[in-house]
Amino acid sequence: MQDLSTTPAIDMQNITCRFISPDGKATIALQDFSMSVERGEFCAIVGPTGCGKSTTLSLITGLLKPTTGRVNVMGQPVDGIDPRIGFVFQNDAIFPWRTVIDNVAAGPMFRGQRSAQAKELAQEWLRRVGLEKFGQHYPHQLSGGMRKRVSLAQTFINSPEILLMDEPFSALDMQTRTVMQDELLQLWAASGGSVVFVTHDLEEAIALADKVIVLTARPATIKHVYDIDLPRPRVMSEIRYEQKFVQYAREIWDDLRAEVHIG
Ligand SMILES: Nc1ncnc2c1ncn2[C@@H]1O[C@H](COP(=O)(O)OP(=O)(O)OP(=O)(O)O)[C@@H](O)[C@H]1O
Repeated sequence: MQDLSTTPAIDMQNITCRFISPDGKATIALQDFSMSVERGEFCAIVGPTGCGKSTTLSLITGLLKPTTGRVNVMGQPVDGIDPRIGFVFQNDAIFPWRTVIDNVAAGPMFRGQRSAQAKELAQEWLRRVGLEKFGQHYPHQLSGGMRKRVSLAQTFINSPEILLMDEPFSALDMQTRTVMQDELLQLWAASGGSVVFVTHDLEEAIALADKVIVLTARPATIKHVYDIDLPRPRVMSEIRYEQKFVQYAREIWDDLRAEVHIG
């Protein structure tokens, strides 16, 4: 019998994903696409614009079904929305009309926790992301970096076993971005969950991940998987200057550049 505790967190095998537009035109986003993510692994996906990175995340969430192939999450076929999966996207999924604490408490309350308990837990998460004094603020009163912290608290409060991130920091300025990357790594290290992180920024991918997956131009398939053997804990502002980091960046960019030019 299959041991579910040791199966990969995500296992996608022989996926094809084809979209048919209203005028009947077919777009093949993914073809012969197979990848897996181990439990506790931080996996980054890079590839040319429009190749199928977000489509890959949609397949893992179950929002999209593959045309052929199979997607397993924790050893089981994906079947509808899975509460073990959390998301952080480029645009914050926070309600503008709710206070920060009510935004963070929303997940536990949705799952049936009593308001007082959910708010206590939310306050603890606000403390962890450095926003303990901002619970009664509204999102429009916060900076972009602070709103991103709310998004992280809102997601991690649900203890996701898998975290899907689609260019979560791309709208932030460089300094805020570096701070948020460090915070993400700390939260992830404490959570023990798996992450799939889509980004256009190759250096961000290398600095954060255990494994960088390079996709080909559309229809996307896996071009190469790079294991990133850099020590942890990592400090984002320092890791970029390490010799090994520079070597990875050069090698992977050579691979990616060819696809970007095809795209
Ligand atoms: N629902 C849909 N219907 C039709 N075509 C779609 C749909 N979703 C995605 N596509 C097409 O599939 C291809 C892959 O899209 P996807 O958003 O996955 O790419 P991406 O790599 O995330 O892009 P980007 O780098 O620009 O964020 C694109 O050509 C896109 O137009």
